[in-house]
Amino acid sequence: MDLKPNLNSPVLADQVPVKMSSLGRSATSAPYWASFSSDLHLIIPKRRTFPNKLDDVRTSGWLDAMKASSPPRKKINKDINFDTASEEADALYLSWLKIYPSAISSFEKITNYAKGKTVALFLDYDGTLSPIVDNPEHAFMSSAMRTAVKNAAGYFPTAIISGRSRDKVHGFVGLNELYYAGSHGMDIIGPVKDSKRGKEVNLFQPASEFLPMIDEVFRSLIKNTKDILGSKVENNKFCVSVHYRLVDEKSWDLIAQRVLDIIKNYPRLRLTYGRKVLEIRPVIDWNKGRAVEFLLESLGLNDRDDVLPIYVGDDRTDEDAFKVLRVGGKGFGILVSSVPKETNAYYSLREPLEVMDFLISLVRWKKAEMATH
Ligand SMILES: O=P(O)(O)OC[C@H]1O[C@H](O[C@H]2O[C@H](CO)[C@@H](O)[C@H](O)[C@H]2O)[C@H](O)[C@@H](O)[C@@H]1O
Repeated sequence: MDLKPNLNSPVLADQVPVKMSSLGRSATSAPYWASFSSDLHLIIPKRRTFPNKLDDVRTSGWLDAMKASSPPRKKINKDINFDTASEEADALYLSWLKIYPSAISSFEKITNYAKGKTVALFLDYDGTLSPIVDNPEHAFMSSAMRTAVKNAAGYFPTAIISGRSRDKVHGFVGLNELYYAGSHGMDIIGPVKDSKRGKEVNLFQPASEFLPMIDEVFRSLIKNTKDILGSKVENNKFCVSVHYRLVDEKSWDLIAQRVLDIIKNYPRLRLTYGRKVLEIRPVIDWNKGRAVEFLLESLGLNDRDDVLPIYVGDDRTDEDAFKVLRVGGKGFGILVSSVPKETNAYYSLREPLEVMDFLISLVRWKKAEMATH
């Protein structure tokens, strides 16, 4: 099937202010907050308004945002009874599950809804198909997970949507029968097909003009962070990641300040953050949500009552896709998280192993459904 882009250019004009709406809370996310029931006593910190990229890191809250960017590791403190703290965390998680039920315990409900529909699967990579590890180069997917994804792709149109470069995520996943969207959806390719003219590929790169700029920033970031022990700069083609997972917390403000010092010279780039990572991206109206819309449209699956898109992801950047599905009433998101989080997803899964179970169950259900028809 051909990818047929039928969308206006997402590249914003030079002077357009940095778009913060996709990062801060927006009006569209209000309905699910409204669904919080008062008797749950569930307090999830509201998403912080994202600091302006030129603000000082200490005053703007960058440091707080960086600290909050991944579930905290459990610390044993002599003043705190560890068992009690962990029981409290479990109780909080159980309360949160009432709002974002497990996609495994709600499986029957999900498949009842999916009956007779084409399920389209969108899967994030890091933290969804592979566990979060210290070294980004070692984020391997298990062979069991690969088999689960491969089997799922045999029954459902399936796409991987990642912040990584498309080549890198393709290398990790290693399956040709999928669609891949790298660089947070800014680099989309359909499956490699055999045609009369040989191998045919379909490519969509809405930020291609930013390539030289991103390359330049990547090199400056390498140079300017090399003295910060544990830091790692990753070139994701249309965006750059600056990892601080292995950097001593005392140097987090330093690394953020170095990044801000560089991107202040690039008004057409913006800074966002993920799990212990700062990400530099072009200021364009494009994200994982737009990539989902693009793929659905390209596949002829958009705006159809007989299609159910499901997006599984763990990161802030996946929220754009959850929101597209929720707001459009098109389908639903599943957040992978072992701690309560504010989200636009409808369901949750605790960890990649549960994602694998969910995919296996989905295939089993589809086979049974096909056998009865
Ligand atoms: O959209 P994703 O596929 O989830 O990619 C988001 C970022 O994932 C990677 O970083 C994260 O995973 C690493 C490996 O587990 C971990 O070390 C790091 O702390 C996480 O932030 C990837 O390296 C980034 O480039 C992606 O943007």
